Amino acid sequence: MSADVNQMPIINDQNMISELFVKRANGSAVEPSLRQLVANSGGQSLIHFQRKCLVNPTDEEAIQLTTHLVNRLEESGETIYLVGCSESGESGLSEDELNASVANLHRLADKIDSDCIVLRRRRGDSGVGQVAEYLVRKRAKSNDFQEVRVAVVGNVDAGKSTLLGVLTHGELDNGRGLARQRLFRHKHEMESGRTSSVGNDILGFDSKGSVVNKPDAHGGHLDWVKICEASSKVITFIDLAGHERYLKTTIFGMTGHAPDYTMLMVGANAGVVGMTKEHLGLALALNVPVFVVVTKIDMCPHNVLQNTLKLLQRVLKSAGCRKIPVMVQSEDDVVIAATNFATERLCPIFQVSNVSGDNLNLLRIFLNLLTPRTANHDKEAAEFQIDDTYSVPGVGTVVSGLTLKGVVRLNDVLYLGPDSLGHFSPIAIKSIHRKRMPVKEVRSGQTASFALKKMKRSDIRKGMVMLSPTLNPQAYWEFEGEILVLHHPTTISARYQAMVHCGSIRQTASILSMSRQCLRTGDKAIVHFRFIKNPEYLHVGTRMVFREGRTKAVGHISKLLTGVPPNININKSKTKKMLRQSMPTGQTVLTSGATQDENAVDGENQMDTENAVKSQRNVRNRGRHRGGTRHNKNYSTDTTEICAETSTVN
Ligand SMILES: Nc1nc2c(ncn2[C@@H]2O[C@H](COP(=O)(O)OP(=O)(O)OP(=O)(O)O)[C@@H](O)[C@H]2O)c(=O)[nH]1
Repeated sequence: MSADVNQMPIINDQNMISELFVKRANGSAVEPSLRQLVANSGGQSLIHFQRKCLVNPTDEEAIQLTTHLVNRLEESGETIYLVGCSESGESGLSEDELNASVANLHRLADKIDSDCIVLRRRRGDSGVGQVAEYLVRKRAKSNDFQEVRVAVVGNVDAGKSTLLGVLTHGELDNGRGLARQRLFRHKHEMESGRTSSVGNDILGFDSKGSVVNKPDAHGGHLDWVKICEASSKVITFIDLAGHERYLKTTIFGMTGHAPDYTMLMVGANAGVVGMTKEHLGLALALNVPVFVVVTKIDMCPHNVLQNTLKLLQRVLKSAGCRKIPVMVQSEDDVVIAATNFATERLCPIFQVSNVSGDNLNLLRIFLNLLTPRTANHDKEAAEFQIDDTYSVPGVGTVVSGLTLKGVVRLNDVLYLGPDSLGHFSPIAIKSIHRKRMPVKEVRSGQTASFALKKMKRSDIRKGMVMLSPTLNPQAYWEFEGEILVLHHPTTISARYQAMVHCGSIRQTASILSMSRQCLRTGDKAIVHFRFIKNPEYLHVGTRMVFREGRTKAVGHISKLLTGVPPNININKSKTKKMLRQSMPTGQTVLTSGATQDENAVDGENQMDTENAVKSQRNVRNRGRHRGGTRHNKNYSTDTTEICAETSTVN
C-alpha cells in the first residue's frame, strides 16, 4: 500500500533514523535502509533515489526519505534529486511510475515547506523508460536566503556592466550603453563608460527558480530589501573593472570579496584580448571556479565568433589552465554543467547577446543552480573581515565585509583590529544590515554591514577584522609565504617590495629573505615577508597575490612569524591619540597575543609598545628598496601557461 505522505509525520530528528538502522540490525522488519534508498553521487548536491522507491513508498521508506530531505536542505538550502535512477546505474521508469514518483516527491517537499522544480526529463541510460532531475529548494523565510557571490571580470568593453544591468533589471541593452547606466556609481564612470570601482548588484531567485528582481517603473531602481525578502537564493555580482589601470581594485575584488565563482566575460568580436588572460590567471591562482560568457554575438560575424571560441577553448585546455571547456547550448547542457561545476575542472561557456537576449535564459538557469562553496562555520568563534568603511550621516561609522566564521548578533561586543600597534579594541555592534536589510544577526558565509558605536572611520582600514572576545588574536608583521612568480621582467631579490593581497588585506610588504638567491618568472620559493605599515591578522593557508606593476606572484601563507615592528615612520602625536582612543573609559585594549586578563594586569603595555617601536626606529635603517636587477633573458608573459604551476604551490 502506498504511504499517504500528507499523513506522514515530519521528522527531522537524526535519532529516529539511527533507531531505524538499529531495528534493522536487530532483525526487525524495517526495509530497506536509507543508505539503500538514497546515495549522494558527489559533485553538486546530486542525489540518486533507489530506482522505484518513490513510486509506491512504504510508511517507513517515506519517513526515511523525508528525513533525508530535511537534512539535505538544512545543510545547503537546496538539493538535486535524480528520480528513477539508482546509483548503480540501473535507470528508467515507465511514464506512470515516473509521474507517481514525481507526485510523491512534490508532496514530500511541500510537507517540509519546499518546492520542486523540474530541471530535465530524459531517457534512461539503457534507453528504456525515463528519468527526471528535480531541484528541491526551501521556500523563502525572512533573511534566510542562500548567498552566492560571483566575481565579474573580463577585458574593458566586454559587456560586463551591460550584462549585469540586463540580468538585474530585466531589460535588454541598445548596444550603446543603455543597460550599464543603472550600475555606474561615479560621475566619471557615467561619462567614460568605464567601471573603476568594485560594485555590487543582486539577482534574487525564489523557491521555484523565478527571478524576483522588479525595478521600479520610473527610476528603474531596485529595492534590495524586497528582493531579499522574496528570494530563496540571492546572487551577488561583484562587478570589477576591465581596464588595466584599475587592476589593483580588481585583484582586491577577487581576494577581499571572496567570490564563490568567477564569470569571465569575453566580447565575441574582440576575442581573448587585453586583461582576459590576466583575470583568468587570477581566478585560477585563487582557486575560484570559472565560467565564461561570450557577449555581443548579435554583432559578430560567424567566422570571427568561431575564431574567438576556438582560441578560448585552446587557452582553457592549455597546460596552464587544464580546464574542460563545455559549450552550453541547451537546458540539458546547463544542468550537466551546473551539477558538475563544483569539480572546478569544468568550464562552461555561454554565448549571449545583451541586445537580442539570445541565450540569456540559459545563463539565468545556470545562475539559479549555483550554490555557495564555503562550508558552514556557524559554530566557530566569530570572525568578520572588513572590506570597506563608510561614514553614514545620522548613523556614524559603518563597516562592510564578510562573516568568515561564527554568528554576529546585534549589540555583540567584538574585538576590532589590529591597529598600527597590533592592538584589538572592543567595539559594540549598533545595527546590522544584510543586503541593505536590517537584521538581528549574520552567519558565516554572509556579507553584512555593521554600524559601530563610538568609532571614527579614520581609525578603521580595509583588512582589519572583528573577532569574538573568546579568541586570543595576534597581529603579525612578518610571515612566510610559498609563492610562484608568474611574471617579473628581471630578478627579484631580498628587499624587493610589492603589494600583498590576502583576503581583504592590501598592503605593501618587503622581502626579507628567500629560500633561493633570486627569483625569476616561473620560480617557486619560500619567502619571508614583512609588512611595511601595519601588522595584520593572518591565517596559515590563506591564498595571496604579490604584485607590483607587471610583476606578479601567487601562493599562500605558510607560516606566521612573530617579528618585531619594522622601521616605520611613526607619527608620534597620532600614535598617542590612537592609544587614548583605543581605551575608552571602562574598556580594555587587547594587545596582540595577550589575553584580556593579561592586558588588565599590565596597564602600561601600550606605552611600552610605543617605546619599543621608537627604539626599533633608531636601531634599524631599512628604507624602501627595490631588489630588481635587469637581465636579458626573455620570459613568457602568458599567465595561463604558468598558472598550472599554481596547483603545485597550493
Ligand atoms: N551589440 C551589443 N552590444 C553590447 C553587448 N553587450 C554590451 N554591449 C555594448 O558594449 C559597450 C561596452 O559595454 P560595458 O558593459 O560598458 O563593458 P564593460 O566590460 O563593463 O567595460 P568596463 O566597465 O570598462 O570594464 C556598451 O556600449 C554596450 O552597450 C551585446 O551583447 N551586443
